[in-house]
Amino acid sequence: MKLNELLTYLHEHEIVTKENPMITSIEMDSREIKKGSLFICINGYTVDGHDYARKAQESGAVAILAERPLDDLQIPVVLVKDSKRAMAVLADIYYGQPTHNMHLIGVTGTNGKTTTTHIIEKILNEATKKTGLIGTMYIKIADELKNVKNTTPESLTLQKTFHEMREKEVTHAIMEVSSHALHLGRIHGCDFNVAVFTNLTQDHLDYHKTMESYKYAKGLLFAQLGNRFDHEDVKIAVLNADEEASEEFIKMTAAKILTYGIETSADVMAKEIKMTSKGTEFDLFTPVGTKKVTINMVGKFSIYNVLAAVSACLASSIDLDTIIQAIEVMEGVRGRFELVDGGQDFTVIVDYAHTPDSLENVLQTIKQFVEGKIFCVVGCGGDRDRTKRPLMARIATEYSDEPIFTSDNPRSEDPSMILKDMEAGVSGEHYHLISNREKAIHFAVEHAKKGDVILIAGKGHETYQIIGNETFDFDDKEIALKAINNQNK
Ligand SMILES: CC(=O)N[C@H]1[C@@H](OP(=O)(O)OP(=O)(O)OC[C@H]2O[C@@H](n3ccc(=O)[nH]c3=O)[C@H](O)[C@@H]2O)O[C@H](CO)[C@@H](O)[C@@H]1O[C@H](C)C(=O)N[C@@H](C)C(=O)N[C@H](CCC(=O)O)C(=O)O
Ligand SMILES: Nc1ncnc2c1ncn2[C@@H]1O[C@H](COP(=O)(O)OP(=O)(O)OP(=O)(O)O)[C@@H](O)[C@H]1O
Ligand SMILES: N[C@H](CCC[C@H](N)C(=O)O)C(=O)O
Ligand SMILES: [Mg+2]
Repeated sequence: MKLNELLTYLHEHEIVTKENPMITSIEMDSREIKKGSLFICINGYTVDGHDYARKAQESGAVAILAERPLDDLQIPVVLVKDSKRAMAVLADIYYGQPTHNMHLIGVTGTNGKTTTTHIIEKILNEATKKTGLIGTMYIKIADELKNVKNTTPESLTLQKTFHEMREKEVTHAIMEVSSHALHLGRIHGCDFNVAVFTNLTQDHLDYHKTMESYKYAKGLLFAQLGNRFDHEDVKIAVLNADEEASEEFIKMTAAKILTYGIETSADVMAKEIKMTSKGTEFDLFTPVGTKKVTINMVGKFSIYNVLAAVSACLASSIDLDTIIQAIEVMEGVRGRFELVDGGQDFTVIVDYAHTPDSLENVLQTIKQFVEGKIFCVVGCGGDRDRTKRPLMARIATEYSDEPIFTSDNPRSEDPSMILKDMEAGVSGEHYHLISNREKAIHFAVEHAKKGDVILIAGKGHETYQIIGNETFDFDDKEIALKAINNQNK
């Protein structure tokens, strides 16, 4: 595509020369530049992309998009007010507006996004739809997996991914939409058909500062869900009726509303819930019929995720029988309430609970079936919301018998200072402090007896521990199995 053709889509820009090169790729990272690239300069949190414009030119860039004039460049420079906003427009156009031709489902909320997107994927696959998935664990295009750095990548990667999905004949894409992505405009250009809300509880206050602005960021997904009434392309907001914020999201969107819930009357509901340690049975009420279902996942929070996924799929015209077939065989998601079985006579669970609410939910669920003591190995991430640390520690001491505070990706922070923040929430309580996570897991396994449950919280599917600038291999499940095997010797 020629530069000028691309620029016709930018409402406000200035161009410094009359050259009109052919653009063969768009990049925001100078290290990715190829001959023919347009380089977009982003002023980031760590460095300023404008400082890499020269390097981009040397690597073969044929044009630059920037927010300020740049000296000593021989290639055309397009000036815009906001290069991130411009990037979203150009990415969408360059990749042929891929989301206009696919069914796109976005899932937002503090907890349950990864789980809910995977349940939706399972149902859509059961309905023989070819799917793509974007989220915390990976980008998945049919069966092919790619590593990701962010839960919701920036607009350029997003549109490129959707384009690739289209090329591989994906018809249905499901994505997690983080509050950061909403606030930073990463999803500008994404034409969602269905937007799903799981819940809103405390997290990420380092970034959003207040719960009000965190909620506002989540609401943007619904505000951006189209604003016209097209009977052939009805947009649907799937909202949790048991969450207060849903009332506000209803006001923020012109889309059709489909609600789900357990407590408050809703379109899709679970009633007569019966739980065991291995699964859950309930009556599923929907606008197209009522069925008794049994799922392999446990905990009230899992029912919410299933209800959200069922509603999203009903909103996507999937029939109820297919939906039920899929949810009844679904085994859960890696690192989410995942049982670790090394032949031991106590239960070990690896779970991604890294917020106060998720930790409380998971521990409450364990309390319903534990026969002995609960051990809870938990830490809090460095360079993340500090205010959740004492709350998570408090919850661990409240619901478990042997809380073991440890490290979870301390990043640039001193692990002992993170532990101090946790301890501030639990003065006078009984707990253990074992900063080394491997030792903490071993300690729990060595002390657990028949009928006890060990919850290893916070890292779920993660296979690393970030300490300082270094990333070390670390897998909670693997370490737990090693510890169990040691005990068996
Ligand atoms: C705070 C934040 O969102 N940061 C994101 C941001 O990084 P940044 O602003 O530091 O980027 P930077 O390093 O300053 O670079 C600025 C520009 O210079 C360019 N550059 C840089 C170096 C170079 O040699 N050449 C070059 O061209 C970069 O490509 C970039 O365009 O842009 C990066 C590229 O898109 C993101 O990966 C990065 O996310 C970081 C890793 C992050 O931790 N983000 C978290 C806060 C986040 O977004 N989390 C949410 C929610 C998670 C959840 O709850 O599930 C998420 O969606 O992941
Ligand atoms: N609906 C829910 N409500 C509360 N807690 C939940 C819910 N679903 C899952 N959890 C808990 O939250 C943890 C994370 O779940 P999941 O990975 O699905 O959430 P997420 O929203 O994708 O998180 P992230 O923002 O880190 O990507 C789970 O391991 C579980 O402990
Ligand atoms: N998406 C979340 C994941 C947290 C996982 C936990 N293990 C940590 O590192 O804090 C975040 O970046 O806040
Ligand atoms: Mg996630």
